[in-house]
Amino acid sequence: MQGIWTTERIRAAEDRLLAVTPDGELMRRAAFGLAVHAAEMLAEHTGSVSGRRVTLLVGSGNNGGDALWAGAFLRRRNVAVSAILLKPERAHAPGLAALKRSGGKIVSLEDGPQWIRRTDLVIDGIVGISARGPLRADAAALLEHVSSPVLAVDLPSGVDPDTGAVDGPAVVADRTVTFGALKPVHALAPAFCGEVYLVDIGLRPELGEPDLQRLDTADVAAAWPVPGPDDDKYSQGVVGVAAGSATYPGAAVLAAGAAVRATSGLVRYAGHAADVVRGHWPEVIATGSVTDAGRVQAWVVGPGIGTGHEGRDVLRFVLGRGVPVCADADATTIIARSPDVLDARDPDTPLVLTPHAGEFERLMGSPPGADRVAAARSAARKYDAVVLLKGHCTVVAAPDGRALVNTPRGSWLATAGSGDVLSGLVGALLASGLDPWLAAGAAAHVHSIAGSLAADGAPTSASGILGAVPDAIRSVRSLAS
Ligand SMILES: NC(=O)C1=CN([C@@H]2O[C@H](COP(=O)(O)OP(=O)(O)OC[C@H]3O[C@@H](n4cnc5c(N)ncnc54)[C@H](O)[C@@H]3O)[C@@H](O)[C@H]2O)[C@@H](O)CC1
Ligand SMILES: Nc1ncnc2c1ncn2[C@@H]1O[C@H](COP(=O)(O)OP(=O)(O)O)[C@@H](O)[C@H]1O
Ligand SMILES: [K+]
Repeated sequence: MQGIWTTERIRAAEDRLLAVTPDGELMRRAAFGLAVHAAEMLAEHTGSVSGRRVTLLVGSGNNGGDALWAGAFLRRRNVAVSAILLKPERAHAPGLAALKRSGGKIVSLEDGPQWIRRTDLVIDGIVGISARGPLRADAAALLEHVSSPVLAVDLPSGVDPDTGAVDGPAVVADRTVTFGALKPVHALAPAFCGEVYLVDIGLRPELGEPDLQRLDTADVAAAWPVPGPDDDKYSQGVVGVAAGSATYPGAAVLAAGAAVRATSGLVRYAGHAADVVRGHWPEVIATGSVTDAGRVQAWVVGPGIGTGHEGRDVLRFVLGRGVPVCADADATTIIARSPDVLDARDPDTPLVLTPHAGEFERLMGSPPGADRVAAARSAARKYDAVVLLKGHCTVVAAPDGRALVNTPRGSWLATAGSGDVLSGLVGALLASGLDPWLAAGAAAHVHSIAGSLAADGAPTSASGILGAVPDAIRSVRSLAS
């Protein structure tokens, strides 16, 4: 697991560390790491370091201080460094002195645009973890002139450090170098952060338990069910899929197919698309109704079942079976409109809800808003369920407060039916007996890898994602071994 800490926790940890560290030492560690990355980016983009031009955008806090010190380090490698001070009177004084001593140039705000346009690399030290609100106008105006690669100090300015939300102009970085620990912005705003690198400044022992987590490949590989010598088709957990309808059989094919591809046990299907499902997946045992589906260890319910009385009855039935349930799509809408269906649920049986933003609004009465982690947590508490909030970054929260984020590699998953594939994956992992929070997180992880493998730079489809599930599992398992 990768730990992620909110800025409040980071600041408290930094205060403890600062109290036992010589003055300026932490910033120098941060800035040295930053300078190493800046030099690497110059070499990557221009073929050399010496003689190249770097422009620093310097705000009034320590984030600007990091940039100024990094500029001084880069001067030692004969880089031409210029600094644009957004508030000259409040620029970090020791950093500014160091840059001046090293031969760096201070450029006025008015002259800034022409320097930015001629530079080989921009270093964004406008604002860091103390950012409040959208970028101020003077900083935003400078960004319009950027065409070189951008290295963000700690985080891309203009993006909220704790939620990753963007409400106005913001830096779009090619690389972000952060210090001490990952912050929520790094997991929740990948399109603004670019590649994220963590520089160790000795903060880890001061941090305590993380506020948020991200699964490592190794976590997912360890969680993914692998049959042992004593396993048979039943012992690995039988998945039941109640999805699709005569009009919408596709959802059934996709959800059942994902369950087939995710683990090697047995998949049952119940619903009006039994013939179509059998036609696609001869290995699935398909029946017309959940009442005669036979025993399963987890149910996936909802995709394409409709929101009428029949869908309600199906949902009520599976919730009453005493096995984990992944309620997706129409099932979340039914729960939102008729919360009494949840009376059928034995409170001890795990429930995973997988809303997208629209379904979330139905469940909670308001959209997720800027703080998607807090939103998922409150829904998890309200429904006493694991809530997987879909979107570019998928957030998974448990009723006990645990939360994880899946950071995608691109947006290829945004294709019709992709969510049906995800619910099949979640169901398969629930049936294998995995903790429901981990099951949802591991499913989202493999789903997004399958999406990028299937797309490989060009549009894909839900069927494409489904087809790439085995490769995604294989890649997770091989990377972790
Ligand atoms: N405290 C420490 O021990 C360390 C801090 N470090 C750096 O220090 C940063 C935090 O520094 P600070 O707490 O001084 O604050 P920041 O540098 O994050 O920003 C605060 C300043 O930015 C201005 N500001 C706030 N919101 C703005 C907006 N939306 N647009 C434009 N300007 C805005 C404020 O007026 C304030 O002066 C970290 O992000 C990191 O880069 C690193 O040097 C590592 C060590
Ligand atoms: N912009 C995006 N980037 C990455 N993933 C996305 C994006 N938009 C949606 N997704 C993912 O695609 C899937 C879409 O699911 P869903 O909204 O249920 O669609 P459908 O009902 O068509 O299957 C979810 O896993 C979601 O997290
Ligand atoms: K920054």
